[in-house]
Amino acid sequence: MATQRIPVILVTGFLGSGKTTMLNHLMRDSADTRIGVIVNDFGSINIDALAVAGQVDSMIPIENGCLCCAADASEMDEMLARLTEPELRIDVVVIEASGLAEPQSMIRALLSSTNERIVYGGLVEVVDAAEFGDTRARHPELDRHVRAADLVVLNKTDRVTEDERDDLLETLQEIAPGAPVLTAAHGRVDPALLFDHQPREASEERFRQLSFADVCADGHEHGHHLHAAYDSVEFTSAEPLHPQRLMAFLDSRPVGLYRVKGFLHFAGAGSERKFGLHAVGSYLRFQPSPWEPGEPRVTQLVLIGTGIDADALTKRLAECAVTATEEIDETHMMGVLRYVDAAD
Ligand SMILES: Nc1nc2c(ncn2[C@@H]2O[C@H](COP(=O)(O)OP(=O)(O)OP(=O)(O)O)[C@@H](O)[C@H]2O)c(=O)[nH]1
Repeated sequence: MATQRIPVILVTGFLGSGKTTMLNHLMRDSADTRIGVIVNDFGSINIDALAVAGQVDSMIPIENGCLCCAADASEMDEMLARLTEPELRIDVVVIEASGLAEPQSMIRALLSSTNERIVYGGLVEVVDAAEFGDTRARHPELDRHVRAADLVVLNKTDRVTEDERDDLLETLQEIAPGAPVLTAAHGRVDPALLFDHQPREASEERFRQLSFADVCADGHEHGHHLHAAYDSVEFTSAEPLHPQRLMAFLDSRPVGLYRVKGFLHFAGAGSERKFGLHAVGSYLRFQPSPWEPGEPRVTQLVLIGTGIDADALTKRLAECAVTATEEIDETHMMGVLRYVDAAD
């Protein structure tokens, strides 16, 4: 029955723009709404799935790569079928696409889904206010992504001045005249703007459904994806890392290394906590959190960039492991702690 359909919202946005942050916020702020999440991450260590795990009703991480590369919609259909089982009583499904995904092909896959329990709920494009100019210069495709969006979230406004923010709003209006743009810091978007709880019958009307023609008119071709030009390297180490050597690595990361994310296991004073790492362009942040009981203390990183030398990066990271004779104390952690937010 059409009125019972579950809206499926796509969240896209360039690497590190704040999609996971927004999703975590939405889940925290929507206690009475059951949100099903599909995370489509880049690289087989599913960092985003780990970051949001525990806060969702049902989680089906997509291992190994990009939803938009699926030869047909069957893989997504299968996941949607599992998430929309009536007994799960999911109110809304959110698909967080990899930062490198092409929104048009994801919309097309959703619209061609044979699942009668779902309805396409719109595309939310998250834009990084601080990096937008640079990213756009390097990736003109971003304009197309912004135009495809039902809602643009101009995130990280805390990192720009009011004037810069106003200029960005103007630029976004030039790119996509009339597009609704929300400004946000730390992904704090009112969940009510994205989905309604009950009754679904009423809320459904508010979701705009793109037509197939809209989507196909774009002329998207496989192989021209944003991520075709990117490489990703995964690094895992059971040996704890020396915090100063890791900082030296991060301070001198190659220009093409656009994004580093994951979890770190430091030696010595830092070993009691797990340090989440997010680096985007020149931006760097660590987010400490307790290790779960029984959680293996390992470092897991994904590095994404253009023209990066995987062997050289892996070698340099391996050299960050602490040696048997080294003693690590609090002072060695100071470089890391400078990049931890006060709230953490
Ligand atoms: N200052 C600031 N930092 C933010 C904001 N939103 C997110 N961040 C930080 O930016 C980094 C990247 O955020 P994520 O939510 O992981 O971004 P993402 O789009 O999911 O990243 P990918 O999965 O790589 O595409 C993290 O360190 C966040 O804490 C914001 O509004 N302001």
